[in-house]
Amino acid sequence: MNDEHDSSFDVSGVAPAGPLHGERSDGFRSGFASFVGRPNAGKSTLTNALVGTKVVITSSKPQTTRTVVRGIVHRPDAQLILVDTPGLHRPRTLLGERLNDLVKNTLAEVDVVAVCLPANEKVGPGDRFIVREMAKVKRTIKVAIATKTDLATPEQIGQHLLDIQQLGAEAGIEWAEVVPVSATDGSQVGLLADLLVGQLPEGPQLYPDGDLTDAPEQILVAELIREAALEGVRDELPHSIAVVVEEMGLREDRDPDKPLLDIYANLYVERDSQKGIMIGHKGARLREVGTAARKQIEALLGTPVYLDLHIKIAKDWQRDPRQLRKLGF
Ligand SMILES: Nc1nc2c(ncn2[C@@H]2O[C@H](COP(=O)(O)OP(=O)(O)OP(=O)(O)O)[C@@H](O)[C@H]2O)c(=O)[nH]1
Repeated sequence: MNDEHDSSFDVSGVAPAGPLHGERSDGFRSGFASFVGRPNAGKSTLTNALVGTKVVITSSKPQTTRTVVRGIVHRPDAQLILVDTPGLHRPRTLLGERLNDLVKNTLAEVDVVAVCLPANEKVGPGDRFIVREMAKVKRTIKVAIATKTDLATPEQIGQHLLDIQQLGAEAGIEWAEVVPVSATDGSQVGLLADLLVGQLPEGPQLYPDGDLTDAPEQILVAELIREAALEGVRDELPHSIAVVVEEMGLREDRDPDKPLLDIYANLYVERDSQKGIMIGHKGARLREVGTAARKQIEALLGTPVYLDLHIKIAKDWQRDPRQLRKLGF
């Protein structure tokens, strides 16, 4: 780990490992969707079914108001990024101002919010709560998903869809789509992907093609580093830091019983003064951040990690405020 005196910010150099990749907008669509719903509604299973492979999920990760990427659906015509909205899973913890902030900050920054309502259960107070919260966010497109249809009879599903319509009407929501799916048997999952993609704006590819699990892993690793870096300096550097994992791979020529994962990451701040804060006296703070982040990453991935962390200044990093804001930058 060391500090690098590089104050330039070359977007082309950053793009392959993070957002801003690609400049096309030839009818290509891209954007963000978030699944909400009460616990056990089927959000994770549906995310995995849409992404087509199991993605890493950090249950141990402390919740923040920032979005965490759960999975990316890559298609020739679109890229759908599924993000988490921390909090709405657990209505009880979401009272008062904090609730309003969370809802405003996260749901307002995605393109589509989809509520998962299990078809084998009646709509209940928890669902009503969540739908009312969704209704407060005006701009975002709202979709309702009847999940777990394999566990319900056709009659139940029919009634459930009517209940969902009514639930929307009570809250003043006009559902852009109401879609029954089963993530377990795959029924209508493809249709759901089409309908969600259809709601996205035209825009460039935001993440590189490639391994569906690697991209979220790198993003999660970047998130962990960012969290560690913000520890204790949140007030001074609230939204001014971003982390991009440039490269991540197992070190070659290692004893297979003793793997080591090399991670090369850049931490971007906006100003010299912030760089000073990040580095700390004789680099002490940067070392602490590196150690804390490394432990978190090791716990997440289950492999010893070598973390090479550089601090860079990126004066003009808000080149695409809409996308950067959405990503929590
Ligand atoms: N039969 C059936 N079971 C499902 C389906 N989707 C999810 N489940 C099951 O329902 C349970 C909850 O699913 P999750 O995807 O973990 O639900 P979640 O909404 O992410 O839950 P939280 O993480 O608690 O918010 C699990 O046991 C899943 O296997 C489905 O389409 N059909």
